[in-house]
Amino acid sequence: MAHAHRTTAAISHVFRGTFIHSTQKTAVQILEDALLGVNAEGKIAFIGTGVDLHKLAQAFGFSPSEVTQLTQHEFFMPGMVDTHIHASQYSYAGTALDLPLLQWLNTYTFPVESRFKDLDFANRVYTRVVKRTLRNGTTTACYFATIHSDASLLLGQIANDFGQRALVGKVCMDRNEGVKHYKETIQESQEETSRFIAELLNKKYPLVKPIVTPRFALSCTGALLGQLGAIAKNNNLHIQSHISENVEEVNLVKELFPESESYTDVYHRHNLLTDKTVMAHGCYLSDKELDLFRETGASVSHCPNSNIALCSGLLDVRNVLNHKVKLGLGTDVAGGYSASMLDAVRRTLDTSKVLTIQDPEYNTLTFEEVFRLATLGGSQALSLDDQTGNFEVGKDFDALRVNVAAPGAPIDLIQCEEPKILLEKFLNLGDDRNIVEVFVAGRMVVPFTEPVDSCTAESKSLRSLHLSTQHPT
Ligand SMILES: Nc1nc2[nH]cnc2c(=O)[nH]1
Ligand SMILES: [Zn+2]
Repeated sequence: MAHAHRTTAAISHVFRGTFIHSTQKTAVQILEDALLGVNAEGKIAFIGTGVDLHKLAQAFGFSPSEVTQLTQHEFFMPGMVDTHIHASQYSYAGTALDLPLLQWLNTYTFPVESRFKDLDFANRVYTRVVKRTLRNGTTTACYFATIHSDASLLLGQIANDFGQRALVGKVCMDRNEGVKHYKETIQESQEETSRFIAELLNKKYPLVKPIVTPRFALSCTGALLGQLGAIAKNNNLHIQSHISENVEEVNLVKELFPESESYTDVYHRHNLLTDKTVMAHGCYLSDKELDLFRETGASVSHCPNSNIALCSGLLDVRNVLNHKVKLGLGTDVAGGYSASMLDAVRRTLDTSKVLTIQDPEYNTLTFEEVFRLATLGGSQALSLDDQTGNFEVGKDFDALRVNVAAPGAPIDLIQCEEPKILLEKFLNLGDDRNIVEVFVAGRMVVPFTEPVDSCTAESKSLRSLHLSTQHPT
């Protein structure tokens, strides 16, 4: 019998074919010849099997001729959740990877982030990062912006315009010894955070919400951390930051907050660990700190590309999962050089294998588990699993239509393969050319309705210039 959701909303799409997703019990569940209906609100209205087509068509009031049939090498999977990405660092992704964290921040990151006072620059970078991540299958992104509220609001607008689900954080920092002009006073930080939250909520974007964002303990005074904890609590908001990424950072936090028992305790004392908190990295968290994550419901964003690129460390994901701490994957652009969650999947597996090389007894993550971390796990880490993360009736339809044999894509299929092999090939070898369509809350957001790169005023004027030189009138 089909799973169905009693609702008055009409059915707007029905798809038939292979669906692959995760559940709490099963890392990879494969539904072959499934029928999935999406209603006008973008929610999954039913999931059944092909043999029930006529019954479902009657029950839900759609015509069997309107059903979209997937081809043999295609499947649907849930959209991926990037639990940690710095939209403001996208312009230099793929460069500047020759320094450890604290020098990297001072040398590359803070000077670039300070440019986001300029809204034209912000518009150019933010448009590109939203489009690039969507095209690569990130249907939900948890973004760091910069200290600038107006540019951060613009990031929210761009995510909304392109139809990406997003949490957007205006960065807070009232301490910066390295680049003295890139910081706020505690009062600015608190007032601008309140304004950012109020203005973003006031837009009523259905899929874009604010997230309280102290950069990390080293760039905030205890007083600011406490105010941000209070703001999050009073408005029941999400919280994000960084924790225990790099050894030098961990040591400096000990010096700066001598009253705290641990790095985790610094955040905990300031009411920043909640079941809507996501902390990036966590490479050096102790078992006791992981217990505190578990008790408070806070989650970890694992950013393996960044951890390797900045020589920060190797997170023992198995140990985090054994502590029953929620964990998702993040690209951490631009500490991580790739904006693609497929890269995060691969680096997660690589890191787990490196830990296995170091200790052959290590319980290596499987590709099935990592698939779950990239989808359902990410949605849980962001406490958005009531809305997204898998194909459960009543959740929003956030999905990737994957064609493993898409023309021009990097995978050669020599023979017919079963769905699990198709998934494994896609995760290890695929790229955006295999992601033929992306849906967020039932809306097709990729392919873009406008041609790629045509939406900024800059490229529009470039294009008309180009046309006028080619076709003089
Ligand atoms: N990777 C990374 N770690 C941080 N810690 C504080 N700020 C940052 C940042 O921008 N990137
Ligand atoms: Zn980060």
